Amino acid sequence: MPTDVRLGRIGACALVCGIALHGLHDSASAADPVTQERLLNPDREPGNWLHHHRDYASQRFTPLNQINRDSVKNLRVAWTMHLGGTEGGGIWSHGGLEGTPIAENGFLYVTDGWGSVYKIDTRGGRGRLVWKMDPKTDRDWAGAVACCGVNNRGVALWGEMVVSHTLDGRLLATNKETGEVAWHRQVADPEKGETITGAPLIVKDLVITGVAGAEYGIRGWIAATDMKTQKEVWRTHTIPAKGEPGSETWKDSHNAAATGGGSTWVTGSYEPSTNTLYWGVGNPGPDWDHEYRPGDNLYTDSTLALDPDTGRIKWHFQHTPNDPYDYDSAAEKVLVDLPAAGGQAARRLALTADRNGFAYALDRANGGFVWGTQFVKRVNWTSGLNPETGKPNEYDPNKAVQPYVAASIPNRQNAKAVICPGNMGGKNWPPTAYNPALRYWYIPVIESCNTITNEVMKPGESFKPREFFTGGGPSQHERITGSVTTIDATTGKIVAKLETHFPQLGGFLASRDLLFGSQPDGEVFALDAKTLEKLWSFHTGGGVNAPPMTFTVDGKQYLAVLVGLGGAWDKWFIDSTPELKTVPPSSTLYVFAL
Ligand SMILES: O=C(O)c1cc(C(=O)O)c2c(n1)C(=O)C(=O)c1cc(C(=O)O)[nH]c1-2
Ligand SMILES: [Ca+2]
Repeated sequence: MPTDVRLGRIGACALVCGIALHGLHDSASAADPVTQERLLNPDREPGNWLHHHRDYASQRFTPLNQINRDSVKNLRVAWTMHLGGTEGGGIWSHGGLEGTPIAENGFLYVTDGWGSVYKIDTRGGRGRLVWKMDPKTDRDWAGAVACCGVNNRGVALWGEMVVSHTLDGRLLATNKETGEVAWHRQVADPEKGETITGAPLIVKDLVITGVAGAEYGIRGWIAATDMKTQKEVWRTHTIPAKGEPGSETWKDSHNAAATGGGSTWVTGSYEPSTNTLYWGVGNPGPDWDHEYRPGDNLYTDSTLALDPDTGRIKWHFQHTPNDPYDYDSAAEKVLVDLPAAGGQAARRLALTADRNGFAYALDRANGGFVWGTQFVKRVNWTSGLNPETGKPNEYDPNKAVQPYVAASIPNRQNAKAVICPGNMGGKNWPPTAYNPALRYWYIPVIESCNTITNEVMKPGESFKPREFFTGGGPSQHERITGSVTTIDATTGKIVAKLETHFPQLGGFLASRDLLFGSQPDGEVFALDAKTLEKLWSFHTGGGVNAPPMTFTVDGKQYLAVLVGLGGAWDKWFIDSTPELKTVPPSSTLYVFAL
């Protein structure tokens, strides 16, 4: 780290840090650098929220319990703050908010869709902006190659830096005290259709970055940058190069792998005991013309386990081989340890709720299939998962083009097909949450079917840099709704379901006896952790498209959620939820307290 940056921090600390110590009740002090030790032990400072998914296991569970089953009825707005980021750019008329705030010692760090970072002082029962870092994102350049909205899902903390991404492909390190950008690095290249929407993940001194762009014919990757040297340490492509293991699953003769997708746009998980990174991989490209890319198309639609020091892939599990539906497997991986019980050995699971409508438990040791459960009401593309392998029943490893249920496949013989789940999937990026005492895993569900029209992609002709390379497109022929679905991780069985009027586009936060979530019409709610009975609800007046989180300051627990409907819904799926057409674009942080 350059010395001038350190001096800047100390200078600012004279003004700010003395006061900061005042409001503390957590074990860390305001000026504490965020070390690997702290990132490994989030429960030592339960009033903070240091990781995108709160902990490395991505459980989004808080031990805080002032807001509980009895007190939640008294939850009300404590304060709000209007942020920016609603400008349009490229193919987008406005930005939205999908971020999870990070909380450290009374300060929140939040992003808007264009990657501006806001440091907010929350002491004293209200919010005050300390600084705003505007990265001056090239809105048209990036917004022209963002498939699914002006999205930025939040920051990470490392040392005395706030680490963030921008849609136009940069990684930035901003001085936490001053808001000055210490350095930045171009990691993704919008010239190739690459953007970044996911929050960074810090592992030791590395920051891990995932890429978006599978709808633009990118060749996906995950990259690690050393925060100390500012240099790239590794970049693992999710589509193997010719001759590498997995390259044999691209069986065409026109190099479909070069434009084969495999984005990595949702933040993954980390397991310290085995030094393993778990990360999801998005759809193959072109999305809806799978005859263009015969073969299983590894590692698209897969869960990967990687060595965070080298980027080496330890194992993979592919959910939808030769996918004709756009069923990205980008979603977060929830790491859950189950003790031996009922004749069953102890299990180390990675849970993931896939867009294809099935929730999976994988064995973290080797990627083995443990259980799979259909969590949406309607699945029409397969008759189910093979209980031994976890592959769709129709999957035939000897076939280059997969024969899933014929009527569901948009292809060259069947240009229009109805698919269930629709291409947004049974669950998209909004995160699940897990209650470790109940062993309940909560999935924010989209209950949908939609219509896909195939367009034949021609080798050497159809692919054009920075243009959609999707092999067709979706339309909405019916209403889309949602549900909150609870799965018992020990059995894989659904134990509760609350149907919601709208699809679940925000994601969840679990506490000991509550589950917090939202609806895109503006409602924020708290449910009973066991029964999903609605115990509290508030209408924010703007569309909610982001997960709630919680923190404490001055000994008091707060619930925070960003409000501002953005993402993919507006452009691609709004016809299925006509009421949402009149939800105004907004950009507000809501903070609730008892
Ligand atoms: O494959 C990709 O690169 C990619 C990226 C993103 C994104 O970065 O937001 C989305 C998708 N795919 C996608 O398929 C999708 O349905 C989607 C919804 C959203 C959203 O924020 O609402 N993003 C994305
Ligand atoms: Ca995608």
